[in-house]
Amino acid sequence: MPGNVDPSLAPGATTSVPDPLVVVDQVAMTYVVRSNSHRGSSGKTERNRSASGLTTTHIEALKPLSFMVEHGESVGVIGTNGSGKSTLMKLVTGQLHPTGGTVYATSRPIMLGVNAALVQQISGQDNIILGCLAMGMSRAQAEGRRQSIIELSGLGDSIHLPLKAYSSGMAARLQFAIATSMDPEILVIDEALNTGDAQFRERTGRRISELREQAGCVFLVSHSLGTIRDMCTRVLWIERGELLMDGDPEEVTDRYQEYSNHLGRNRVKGARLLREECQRELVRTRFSWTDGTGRR
Ligand SMILES: Nc1ncnc2c1ncn2[C@@H]1O[C@H](COP(=O)(O)OP(=O)(O)OP(=O)(O)O)[C@@H](O)[C@H]1O
Repeated sequence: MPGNVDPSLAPGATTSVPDPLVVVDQVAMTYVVRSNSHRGSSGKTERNRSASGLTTTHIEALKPLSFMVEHGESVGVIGTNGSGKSTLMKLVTGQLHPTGGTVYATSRPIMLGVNAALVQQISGQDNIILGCLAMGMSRAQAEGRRQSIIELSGLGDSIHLPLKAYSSGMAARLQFAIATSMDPEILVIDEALNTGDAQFRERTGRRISELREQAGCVFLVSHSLGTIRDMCTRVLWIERGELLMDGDPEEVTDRYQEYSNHLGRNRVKGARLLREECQRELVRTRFSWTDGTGRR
């Protein structure tokens, strides 16, 4: 279980929703980066220079935010580049520890992305076993899944070649097939839909639909508003590390499109006013815990 994700979501927690799978409670993330850069502070970053000449930069990637996701929801996550979407997903899956707040999940959330690590020197089929073990399967479970992963990858006899002989598209197919072999209850998809060629995209699209049907809930991070509208029942809009909207896909993507249009036409004031309007309108989630653990 990832360190910051508490699987024991308390049954005694007071919520207005009956079947929560993920609770993000006042979660915040500030990265600390040390470098010998001499540039000054700006925006959401703060820099301090030490006696050794090293500069410490604090990047506030996410301000405290809270939400809850219940069984059956497909949650889209949108926002401009660098707004904090991937950071939020890494916090949900436990790849990162938040600098504030806590993520609670009823089971281990699995990230389906294009960046699962593969080992270059060993064959595709040995990578399947390693990948499955790394995702928490037993050796027997990994062996049991091997054939279906080979079939989904569509790599044929190339599965016996070492990874270093694969093209990047072939490696991406294998990564996708390994990553989707889990049938997780809580699934996080980070832009994985754009992997591979047209034929493989069709196959991945089908597999993702299957996974969405089986999963308890799905998070989907994408810059494609069409994909978000087609696949999601709810959308979170994160901008400059802040949750700006949480609601109906049409409504949130329309507002986001309006914001992007302002930015695209360099209408900085229009974009700022829209952000401020969303901040005022957002109904912020607050949790009160009544299970005696002292959590609030
Ligand atoms: N490992 C890291 N170390 C330091 N800063 C980071 C790190 N990862 C992300 N950041 C910073 O955190 C902020 C949010 O980044 P994040 O990757 O979460 O954004 P994003 O919304 O997923 O962006 P994109 O749409 O471009 O993928 C950015 O300012 C980024 O520079």
